[in-house]
Amino acid sequence: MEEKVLNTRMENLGFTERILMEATLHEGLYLGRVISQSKDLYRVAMTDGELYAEVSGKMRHQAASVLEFPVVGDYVMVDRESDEKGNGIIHEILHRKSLFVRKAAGKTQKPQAVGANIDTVFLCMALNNDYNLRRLERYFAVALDSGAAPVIVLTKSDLCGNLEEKKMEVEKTVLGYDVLVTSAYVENGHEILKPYLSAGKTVAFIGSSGVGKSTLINRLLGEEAMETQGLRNDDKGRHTTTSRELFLLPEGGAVIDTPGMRELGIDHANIEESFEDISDLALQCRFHDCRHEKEPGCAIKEALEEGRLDRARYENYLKLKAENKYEGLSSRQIEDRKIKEMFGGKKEMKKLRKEFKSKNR
Ligand SMILES: Nc1nc2c(ncn2[C@@H]2O[C@H](COP(=O)(O)OP(=O)(O)OP(=O)(O)O)[C@@H](O)[C@H]2O)c(=O)[nH]1
Ligand SMILES: [Zn+2]
Repeated sequence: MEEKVLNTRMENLGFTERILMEATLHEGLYLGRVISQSKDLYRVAMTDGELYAEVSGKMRHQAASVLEFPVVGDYVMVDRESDEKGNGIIHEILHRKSLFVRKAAGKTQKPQAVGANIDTVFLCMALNNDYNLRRLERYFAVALDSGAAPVIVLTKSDLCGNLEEKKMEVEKTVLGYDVLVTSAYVENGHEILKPYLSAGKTVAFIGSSGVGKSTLINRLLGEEAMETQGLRNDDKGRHTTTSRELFLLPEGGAVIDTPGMRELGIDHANIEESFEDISDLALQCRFHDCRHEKEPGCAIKEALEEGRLDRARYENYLKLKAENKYEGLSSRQIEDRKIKEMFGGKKEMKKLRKEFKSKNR
């Protein structure tokens, strides 16, 4: 009986055979999974409980980028002999199956990893005024680039009159990927997500604020689990996520819900892949360097004219491509870059300033 419980927890944490195998390469260390992070301190779930841990000095010094530090969802190898502060020490991050990266808010604008080893990412969009195919295309591109499989979840179907029409539009936008429709006001509306949730699998929810992600997650967790899994009831009577960001579901599987997952930037999106129809068309243009403007034999122009390619979709594609040129830059830096493109760089500016000064002496 004991052993069964242990196995279920291991499975639930996603300790699959592949992970266990890789873990054996690090003798003397214990396998764990990062379930939350605050600054330099990681909360790690082990087979027999949880502990707090910091990264080893070696990892800290050798990391060439922030992406080489642990992130929620990572499998890590931990030395349980605590350091002087009573924390374990993370020595290794096991090979990541997938990694979500977003551009950070704030001054540095360094990329920031928000979740690792996610199998399925639920791209949530509400069927009321949140509904926006162009935004969905963005999320879809980010998801594809992470290595996780995107599944579109259209929420609040109770607020939508032309459900079939919208569902079909979405299906056309994400050709070949699953599109689910749900509502919190339909009994067991969350059941439709269950096929993607099973022991050893990890899912994440992405989507604008207010589309109903928390509602869905809470339904999946169930009332009982909610109280024991780091969700507290604050004085407003609302369930609020505290430090924990990876939840184990009572029926198996794990859910990652981090603030960072909520508003992913587009910078690492695989635009060509999510607009495969457009890339395919471009291959049929007469000139291989066709700019799809006035060139004869342009397959894209033709498709637009014949209505085979949706103009709004094409325009969004162009917009995303243009944004990608400024990948990872803050809006301030983008402005600077644009100015530089128009007026030249620092040297030119200096020269201009000098000329201006000498003229106005
Ligand atoms: N009509 C309707 N309202 C819903 C549905 N699901 C959630 N809501 C409501 O929408 C509001 C926002 O839901 P949340 O689950 O907090 O949304 P969220 O996506 O988690 O939002 P953030 O936490 O801000 O990212 C709440 O008032 C919910 O009661 C639904 O299927 N239909
Ligand atoms: Zn062309």
